[in-house]
Amino acid sequence: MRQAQAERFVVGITDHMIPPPDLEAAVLDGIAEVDFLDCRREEDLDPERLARLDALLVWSTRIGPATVERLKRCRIVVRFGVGYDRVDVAALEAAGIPFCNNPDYGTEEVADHAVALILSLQRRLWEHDARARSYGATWQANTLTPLRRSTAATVGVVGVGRIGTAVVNRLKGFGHRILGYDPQQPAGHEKAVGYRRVRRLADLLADSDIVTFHCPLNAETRGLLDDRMLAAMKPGAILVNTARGELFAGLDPLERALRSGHLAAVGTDVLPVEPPAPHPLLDAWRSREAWLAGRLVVTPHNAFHSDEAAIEMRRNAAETVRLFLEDGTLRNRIRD
Ligand SMILES: NC(=O)c1ccc[n+]([C@@H]2O[C@H](COP(=O)([O-])OP(=O)(O)OC[C@H]3O[C@@H](n4cnc5c(N)ncnc54)[C@H](O)[C@@H]3O)[C@@H](O)[C@H]2O)c1
Ligand SMILES: O=C(O)[C@H](O)COP(=O)(O)O
Repeated sequence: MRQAQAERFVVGITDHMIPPPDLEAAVLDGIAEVDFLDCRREEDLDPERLARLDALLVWSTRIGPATVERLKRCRIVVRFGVGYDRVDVAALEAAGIPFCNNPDYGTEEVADHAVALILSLQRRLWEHDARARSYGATWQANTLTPLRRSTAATVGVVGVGRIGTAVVNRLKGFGHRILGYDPQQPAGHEKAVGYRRVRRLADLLADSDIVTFHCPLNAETRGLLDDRMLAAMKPGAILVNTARGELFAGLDPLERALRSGHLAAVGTDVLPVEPPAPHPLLDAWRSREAWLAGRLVVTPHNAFHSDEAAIEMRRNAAETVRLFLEDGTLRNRIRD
């Protein structure tokens, strides 16, 4: 009986940050077999293999209407990550397939990463490391550029959800004045978490020395950071983005804001195109052009990563599938 049940379901995994998918297979053991599709490009997904899946776990592969149509018997799609901007949730809904994300695996890691970017740019660690490397008689004098005390800085948090809240909790210890903009959080959230609520994003931008982004990428936030928004930021401000690269309206506005000196520095874990396409800003960063020295820090979309978070991510996502296949429980469902 047990064996018969074991062969009942087939769970596909599009691709993976850490193959082989043995952890997922262990979580699903006794209920489903795992079919590792090992495919990052949506157009390369094999229609025949898609057609026999009862459930699909997704990492980086885009899931658009053509794929949804090929999920002939699939009953649930689950994303390993938090952000689901590459999944067409509306198309899944129209096909009657529920979609769930995985919100509780790397919150602390991303918050640490954002705060690490904030502190390193505020203390100009990268710039001073470069200067100190060329030490001579003026070794310390070289690094005595003006720095502002943390307690003097106002930090604006855009999106005060799980990660934004974890960032606020960390920043409180540094004595910053903290502003938050999140139109979807209920009244009183600011009091419970400990930030000052701002009703208009423009007001937060105008009043913050440091702005850190933790909102999802959606129709409202795509391309949010254009020339106009960047101009609305305080002159000499620091911008940090650990959310999504497509919040930037491309890299041109960012380059203009950095070249003009309007923005002091940018720290980002995400880029509009990943892996990055050639761009003059990234060329200047890679070749360490003097005007940009220490003012642009880029990490390769690894803010979420720790060994612990990777295991949680994989286990939680597979458990979401298991729960559903076992008794129809839907956890972390996202609706369009
Ligand atoms: N770099 C990484 O490794 C990494 C890892 C995990 C998540 N992320 C990104 O971080 C985002 C946030 O993650 P989370 O776990 O905090 O999600 P969350 O859903 O808990 O919080 C997002 C918050 O943003 C708010 N929001 C929605 N639209 C907004 C808008 N237009 N302006 C301001 N706020 C808005 C929501 O109300 C919510 O409170 C994810 O959507 C994902 O894109 C990145
Ligand atoms: O949203 C997330 O959980 C992380 O950013 C990792 O997912 P990604 O593949 O969408 O970047």
